[in-house]
Amino acid sequence: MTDPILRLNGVRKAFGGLVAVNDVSFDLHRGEILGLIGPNGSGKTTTMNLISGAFGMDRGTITLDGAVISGLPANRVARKGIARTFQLLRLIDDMTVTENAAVGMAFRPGQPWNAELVTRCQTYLEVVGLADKAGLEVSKLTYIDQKRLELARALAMEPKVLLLDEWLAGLNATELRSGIEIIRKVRDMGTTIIMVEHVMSAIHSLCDRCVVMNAGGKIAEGTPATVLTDPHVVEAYLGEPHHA
Ligand SMILES: Nc1ncnc2c1ncn2[C@@H]1O[C@H](COP(=O)(O)OP(=O)(O)OP(=O)(O)O)[C@@H](O)[C@H]1O
Repeated sequence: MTDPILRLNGVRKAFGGLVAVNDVSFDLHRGEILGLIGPNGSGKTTTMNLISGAFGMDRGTITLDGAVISGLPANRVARKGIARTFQLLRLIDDMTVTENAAVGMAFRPGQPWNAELVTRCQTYLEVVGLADKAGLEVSKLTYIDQKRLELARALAMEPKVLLLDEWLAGLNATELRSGIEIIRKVRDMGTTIIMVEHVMSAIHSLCDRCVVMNAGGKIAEGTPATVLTDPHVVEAYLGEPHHA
């Protein structure tokens, strides 16, 4: 097997007395979709924040393609090839769809606002199904279209690793099917993905592997079919004692 594209080794983050992420280690393999799942408050979003450099960690290391990225600020991590979407969408309402898609790129040193950048954004707007709305103001978009745009903005950074934080949350059944197809397409284009998700049908149909967290720790790792029938995982989701 090739070296992992991303490796978390003994990662820990506490907020005061609360250990949100406790000695978590896992590998992300090139080209896979990894589901990061677990009950509410188990540390998934914090783990994503540690990977993206939004938070500094207390202990452990994270490497991207063998190079240590932990300790770098978020903008440097992004430049090294990790892009993300946010649970609460971060779009600029009075700018157009294209301008929003370009925002992550346009503020990079040495990146002019030019035709190449606009073309690149157009490519990713097509991937997410928004190409025909490129000139619209964001405030005119429906919720699903805003989600599509948030993804296009991350894709325009042409990341090696894409972090999706509950990107499918709040979609109706039709939108969910379309959202799943978009994620599959992004993976098929060569992007490796970690997705935090509560929508189990999406986990089953998209994820090659899952890492399951509970109370800050990793409690299971494996295929969706394996981990979702693991009694410890079922217990963690139900919050009931395990009698095996
Ligand atoms: N900035 C912060 N300051 C203090 N505590 C925090 C902070 N961020 C997260 N926490 C706490 O850390 C724990 C893990 O939170 P986190 O958001 O990572 O969980 P999660 O698994 O993503 O949950 P959810 O599925 O509800 O989004 C929770 O107890 C949360 O209250």
